[in-house]
Amino acid sequence: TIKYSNDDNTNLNACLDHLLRLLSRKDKEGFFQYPITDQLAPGYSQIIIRPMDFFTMKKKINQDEYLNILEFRSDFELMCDNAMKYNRPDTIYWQAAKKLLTTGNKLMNKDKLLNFRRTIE
Ligand SMILES: COc1ccc(C(=O)NC2CCC2)cc1-c1cc(C(C)=O)n2cccnc12
Repeated sequence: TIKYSNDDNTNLNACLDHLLRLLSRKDKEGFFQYPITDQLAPGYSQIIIRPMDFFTMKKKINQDEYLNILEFRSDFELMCDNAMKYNRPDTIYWQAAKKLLTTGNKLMNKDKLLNFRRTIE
């Protein structure tokens, strides 16, 4: 028997994989590739309630946990906001997050996405 996967997810997941690769490539130092441990960042788990990283986002794509690009985008923004909350502005992590967020905003411009969503509805 042929297994028909839910086509929407296939298209959406292909698109999210593409966005993830483009964003992940910007993180050359690997600061956003994996969950941050308290060993790496003292007290991190007390300060950041909802941690997020590219590896977790990749898992969520594979488990069809994103219904649309906006949900993916909010996890990306959460990841950057966490870094700009835990780290001070004069750190390499804060500055890397700021730059990454700019790239993400260009790729996933909110207005464009909302208009796009209107066109396919
Ligand atoms: C997966 O997270 C990481 C992985 C590797 C490194 C790393 O290579 N740090 C070396 C560069 C100067 C020490 C840093 C981090 C890291 C990311 C972050 C973020 C994103 O807040 N962070 C904050 C405090 C201390 N370390 C980190």
